[in-house]
Amino acid sequence: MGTFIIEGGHQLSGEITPQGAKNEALQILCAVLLTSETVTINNIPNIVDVNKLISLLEDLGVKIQKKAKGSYSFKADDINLDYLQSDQFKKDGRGLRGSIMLVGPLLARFGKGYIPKPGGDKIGRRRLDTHFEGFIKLGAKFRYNKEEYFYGVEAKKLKGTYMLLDEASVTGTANILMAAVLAEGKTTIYNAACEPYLQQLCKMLNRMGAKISGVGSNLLEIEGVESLGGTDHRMLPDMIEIGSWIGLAAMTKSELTIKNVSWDDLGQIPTVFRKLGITVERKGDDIFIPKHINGYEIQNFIDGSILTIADAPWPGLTPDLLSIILVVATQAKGEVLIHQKMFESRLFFVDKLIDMGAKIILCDPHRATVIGHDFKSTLKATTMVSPDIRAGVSLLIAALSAKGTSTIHNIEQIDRGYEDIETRLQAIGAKITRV
Ligand SMILES: CC(=O)N[C@H]1[C@@H](OP(=O)(O)OP(=O)(O)OC[C@H]2O[C@@H](n3ccc(=O)[nH]c3=O)[C@H](O)[C@@H]2O)O[C@H](CO)[C@@H](O)[C@@H]1O
Ligand SMILES: C=C(OP(=O)(O)O)C(=O)O
Repeated sequence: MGTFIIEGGHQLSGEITPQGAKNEALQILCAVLLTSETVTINNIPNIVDVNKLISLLEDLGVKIQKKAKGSYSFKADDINLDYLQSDQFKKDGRGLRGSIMLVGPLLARFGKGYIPKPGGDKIGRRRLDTHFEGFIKLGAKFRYNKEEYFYGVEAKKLKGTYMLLDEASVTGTANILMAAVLAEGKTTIYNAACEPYLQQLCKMLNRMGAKISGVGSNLLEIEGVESLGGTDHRMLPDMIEIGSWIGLAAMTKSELTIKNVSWDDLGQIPTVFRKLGITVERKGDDIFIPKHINGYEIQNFIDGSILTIADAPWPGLTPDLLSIILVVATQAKGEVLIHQKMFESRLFFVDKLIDMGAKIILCDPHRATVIGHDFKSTLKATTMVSPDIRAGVSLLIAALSAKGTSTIHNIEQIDRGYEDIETRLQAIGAKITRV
């Protein structure tokens, strides 16, 4: 188990460049299976989850060449489908959430897709009904081996159809979309997820020869094609990382520039931090956070009632930022209700913040009320264990703002999604070491 030792209470300053987006990378990498031609992908983050997926692709027979830092080419012209039935795949396929999106492309191109119950954050139930209901609608036969937690779908040829998804699942939409591009005829996906990473996937598939319209909306129409060709693709910056650095700057009273954020793809993120009273300035495509010497004050709703910040499918606020917003609120002036609607086990990490002196009431598994200290009292350093990726970074931000030296164990959770985090934080003045 890896550990970070963090000496808190120091102001940071300078520039930080966000890595390529983890959740986009997981979709885009699976899409390389849809063609026998070369696909080159740039700005791939060097993080554990992405590297696990790349190595799964390699085990499947995809030829991979590293071109430069973060740039790889992929050629899926000789796929070893037997690997999908191997014990190795049953073990490795479980290692991350994103592996579920191997199923759609494999089903579409080779007539079968299998996957062990995928891993990812332990943040509550993470069902896969949307994915498999979609494949079944496209004509696939579904099997589930309960003993081995092993899912499978098979079909000689998928047939386009209309479907109304039971929920706007992000990976579910990507998976069904990747199956539908090679199906016979027209597929309509209503209640589709439509976040920028899915838009990126649609644009990439269209460059490969797919015919997808409605990109960016919750109604996707797909005219199936016989085959797809190669392309070049560049990943967007990671919006959750960008949000993490906004929160870090405010809570440590630091002046920070976050470079090349692709501002127009950030949706609600700048607005939500502004509701916490944080100044988020746009400078070209950078975000500038000035020093919040006098702290930041949470706005109430216009009728004077306490602000609620809740997640919702895009264009709502991503659930992956709520843990970070919660920790930043602990030093704001005022109160806020954080409502995590999607996941039921994601707020339990607040007990660590309460130990550090934060004023939080966990109302139920989905809601926490935070009463900010307005920097009148600092958080106290402590020893903690990172339960999931975003809670881990939230605890890291808390530790960097706290007085004294904190220890965070199980930082493998953080490494799943943040590239070389300690080096990048050290470069802006953070006192953090990995032991
Ligand atoms: C690898 C990857 O891309 N992971 C992201 C992806 O996970 P993932 O695709 O697994 O998440 P889903 O979008 O399927 O659903 C997330 C949760 O929200 C619930 N739900 C979803 C849609 C909806 O309209 N109503 C609803 O209640 C689901 O039941 C589930 O509990 O999207 C999540 C939601 O943005 C993010 O937290 C994950 O980081
Ligand atoms: C929940 C997350 O990831 P995953 O879906 O990969 O577990 C996340 O990135 O916050």
